[in-house]
Amino acid sequence: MTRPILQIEGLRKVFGGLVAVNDVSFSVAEGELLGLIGPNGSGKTTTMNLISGALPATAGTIRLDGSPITGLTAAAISRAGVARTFQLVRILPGMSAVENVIAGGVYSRAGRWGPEAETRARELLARVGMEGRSDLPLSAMTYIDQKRVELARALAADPRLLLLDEWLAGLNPAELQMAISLIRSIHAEGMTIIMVEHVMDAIRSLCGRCVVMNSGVRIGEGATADVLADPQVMAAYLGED
Ligand SMILES: Nc1ncnc2c1ncn2[C@@H]1O[C@H](COP(=O)(O)OP(=O)(O)OP(=O)(O)O)[C@@H](O)[C@H]1O
Repeated sequence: MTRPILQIEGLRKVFGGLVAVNDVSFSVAEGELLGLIGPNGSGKTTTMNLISGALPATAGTIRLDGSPITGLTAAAISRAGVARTFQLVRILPGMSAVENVIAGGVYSRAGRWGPEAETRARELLARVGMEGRSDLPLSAMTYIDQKRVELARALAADPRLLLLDEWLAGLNPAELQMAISLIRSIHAEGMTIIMVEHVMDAIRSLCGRCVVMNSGVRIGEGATADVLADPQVMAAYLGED
């Protein structure tokens, strides 16, 4: 592996009596697009929440570019270079697209303010296909456009690592193709990405490598084609022992 930007070792999260993430370890190389897959309830979103600092880990270490980020606040982790989208769109409906994206840049590594932040927000909205629509309120937008804004908002933080949590969920086939192309192009520009996704066509076409979770445990890791052909992985998806 080329230089790892993210190193996760022995990561664990316990909710009461439930071990949602059970001593999980994996690394992500700089510039990689890694798929984090597994059946419902396997601990993928919780892992993303631990990486982004939305939840504190019970045990384990997460290093970003060699420095531990475990125990930092979500804002500090964002400033360190980790940005995310959420499974359910979390933009602010009363605000315009550009205002939402400016808000996403508040904790950016560059720390942009005022006109500079607005210029950057408009550039990013154009980048995700929202040129000419930056001033519309979110409430007037379609679901796919809200997703585009959410992606632009995450990019406004100038991430070194972008976490996409089921960003493709709920899209129709044409929107899905557009969204896959957009992720591919952002990755091609050098962004390191972890994507949690149930859309397997997207995983196959975008991710060189996957980590597979089941019941909180990492049950597979490797080249996407190999992982998806692994009988243990298929059995996990089918809910078999
Ligand atoms: N805040 C919480 N409090 C208690 N239990 C939780 C919490 N968050 C997640 N869990 C539980 O942890 C387990 C893993 O959930 P998680 O959302 O990480 O799975 P997932 O793989 O992302 O699932 P999906 O693909 O359905 O989104 C589940 O049993 C879930 O109910």
